[in-house]
Amino acid sequence: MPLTRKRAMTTAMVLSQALPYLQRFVGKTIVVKYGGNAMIDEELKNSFARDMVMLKLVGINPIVVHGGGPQIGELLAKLNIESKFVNGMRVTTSETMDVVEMVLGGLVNKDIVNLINQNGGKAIGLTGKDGQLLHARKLKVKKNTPDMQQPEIIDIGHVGEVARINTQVLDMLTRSDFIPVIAPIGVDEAGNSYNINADLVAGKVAEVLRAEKLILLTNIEGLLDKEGKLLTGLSTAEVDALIADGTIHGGMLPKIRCALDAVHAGVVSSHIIDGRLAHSTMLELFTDEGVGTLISDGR
Ligand SMILES: Nc1ncnc2c1ncn2[C@@H]1O[C@H](COP(=O)(O)OP(=O)(O)O)[C@@H](O)[C@H]1O
Ligand SMILES: CC(=O)N[C@@H](CCC(=O)OP(=O)(O)O)C(=O)O
Repeated sequence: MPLTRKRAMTTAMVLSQALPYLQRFVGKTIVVKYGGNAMIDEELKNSFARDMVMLKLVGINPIVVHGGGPQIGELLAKLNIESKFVNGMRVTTSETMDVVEMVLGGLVNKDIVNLINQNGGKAIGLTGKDGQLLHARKLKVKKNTPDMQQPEIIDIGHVGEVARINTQVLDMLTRSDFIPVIAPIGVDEAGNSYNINADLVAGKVAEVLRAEKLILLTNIEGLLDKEGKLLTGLSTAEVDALIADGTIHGGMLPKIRCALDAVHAGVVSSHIIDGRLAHSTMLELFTDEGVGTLISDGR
């Protein structure tokens, strides 16, 4: 069916709007964190994969870091293992770690790799063990106690934080036409595996690569204020105030922290956007309006 004149004009305008952004982002690295809550159905996952293929094709370097919390939870439930969280981090016993590695490094990682490849891209799946990409150390979790001078440290098992990133393999892939797809599993000097929150990994990858953008795809429109209205752009000082008054809580806390750390460390901007919206990465990158919440250092 031919385009109507009105529809043709709108389409042409949107396509043409992309030009300055394409010019600005070509040759740059964009780290995209794809959260497990945004992997809702095949169509949505497919639209994400198409976006990554298109970015690479036009000369932008997407690096995908994925989560998979709900998917880990599903397999644990089938195995009759309870999911427990402390400060948003999964309590990870040796048994749970095996499941985490199976789901993140296996099922979820290969699903995304496959979808990118099906859409004409060349994806390479990596865990932090491949090419010794993610060096981890055990995460020390502080329990909130009345005496905050001496917070109690609690052991939540094989949960890690990023100690160091070996960018060699990423540099190699970025120079080629491969799209790296990273599962957030780290390893220490002794070869032990660690389960790392995917937001933390994406933030650190963006920092070490001095990425142009860190895009966090989640299951909400972006950062919301007390009345539930979307905050489209805010500075680091404004974020601090929202944390202090409790507007930002739960799973949004680590997300905001790594978005802030990334911009402090030189990433030009961090974005929290709605992964439930098809092609939200493209809308963020290539339209004047953008989508979701922008966090930058300078505003
Ligand atoms: N101020 C806020 N604005 C938006 N979401 C918030 C806010 N405070 C807490 N949240 C919660 O944070 C959640 C996103 O974090 P999380 O569930 O960990 O996402 P993901 O699984 O994508 O990493 C939202 O669904 C929402 O329930
Ligand atoms: C330590 C820790 O909590 N790790 C996460 C890793 C996956 C993740 O971060 O997934 P989402 O981004 O989909 O939430 C977990 O086990 O669920």
